[in-house]
Amino acid sequence: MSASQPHPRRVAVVLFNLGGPDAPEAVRPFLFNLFADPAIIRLPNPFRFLVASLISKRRAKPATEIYAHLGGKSPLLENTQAQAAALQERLGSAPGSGAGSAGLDGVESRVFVAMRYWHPMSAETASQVKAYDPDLVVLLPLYPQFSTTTTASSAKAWREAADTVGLTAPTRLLCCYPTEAGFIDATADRIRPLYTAAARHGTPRVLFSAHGLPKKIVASGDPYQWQCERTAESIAAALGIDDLDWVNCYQSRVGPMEWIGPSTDAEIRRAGQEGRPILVVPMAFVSEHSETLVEIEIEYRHLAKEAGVPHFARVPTVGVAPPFIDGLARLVRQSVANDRPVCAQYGDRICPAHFSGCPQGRR
Ligand SMILES: C=CC1=C(C)c2cc3[nH]c(cc4nc(cc5[nH]c(cc1n2)c(C)c5CCC(=O)O)C(CCC(=O)O)=C4C)c(C)c3C=C
Ligand SMILES: [Fe+2]
Ligand SMILES: [Fe+2]
Repeated sequence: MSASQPHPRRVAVVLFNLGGPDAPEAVRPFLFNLFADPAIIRLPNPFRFLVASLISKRRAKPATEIYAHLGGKSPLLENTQAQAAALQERLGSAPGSGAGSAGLDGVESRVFVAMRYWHPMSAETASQVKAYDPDLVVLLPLYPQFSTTTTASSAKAWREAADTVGLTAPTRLLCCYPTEAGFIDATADRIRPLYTAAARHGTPRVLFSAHGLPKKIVASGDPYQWQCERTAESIAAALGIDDLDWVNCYQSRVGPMEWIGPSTDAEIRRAGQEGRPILVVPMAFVSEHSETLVEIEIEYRHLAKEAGVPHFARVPTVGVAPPFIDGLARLVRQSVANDRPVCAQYGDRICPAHFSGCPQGRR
């Protein structure tokens, strides 16, 4: 808050995530919500709604098969709620109750979850936040790297929902944290024991695998790929392994458009040809869901076997690892303490996300 504004007494922290179907019947409407988002399908209506109807109908069957491996639903909400509880514990709910230095001094806080494409969506969460009556709202995406398709889309949906319910408290968005120390250390901690095991089968190659994006979106200024590259470099450096062999790659391609590469499956095949053990590190996801538990654990493991990869390991996501949650708590504390419209990750320097309109700052 600036000198002219009182220090906040009650802060609502809203965790953004994508959301996932909570039952087989929810798969198609979840997909419709995703493809009807103008940040994903960049067409005017009524064409976008038409396309969303067609694609969600076509994609529903393979997607339902994916979620069938997970008991017919996505575990993303439970995992996000566990992260919300861990962050709440770290921040403390009452003034002075936070764990150690991560607490919000003299400030009461409550952590909420808002999903973009399935429940609880922004409208539901914004009503709960309004009832809590905070004097500051901090929006914290569970996407370390900024993309117009994720963080910006969630921020826009939030703003619309907040306006609809008349939530007028000042709001700050933590745009991105691709190289935040807690996130990087927690990921490196997850990799180390699996790297040691893989090294018994040859010199491992680490595949830093992120959700892909259509090339057109990156060409129009989305900083996601650039930030993913910074994340991979930072984790590789934190591992401190001499001559570490690593590569950046992209998974989860959908539809006929050209996507950024190299693709994770191409990298798995290359490792097979070269007889190299691999570790797949999901560096743009911070909890487990279909893309990690099915695409990496089942589909890529199978592909690796077929391709002749001598050893395959999926590195778990950071989840509620204390260094990661501490890092999130630090970001929230900085945001509460500092009302300038600067970037969570880059401080006073301009964040690359600002080139594509990172909506960091106050409303
Ligand atoms: C054109 C389509 C898509 C873009 C662009 C896209 C970007 C994007 N998505 C995530 C994170 C997640 N996506 C998840 C599932 C998912 N994503 C798409 C499509 C696009 N995503 C679809 C169709 C689906 C559903 C599953 C499927 O049909 O394959 C998920 C998992 C949800 C869950 O299982 O709970 C996440 C997480 C990021 C980070 C991103 C761009 C940066
Ligand atoms: Fe996606
Ligand atoms: Fe930013």
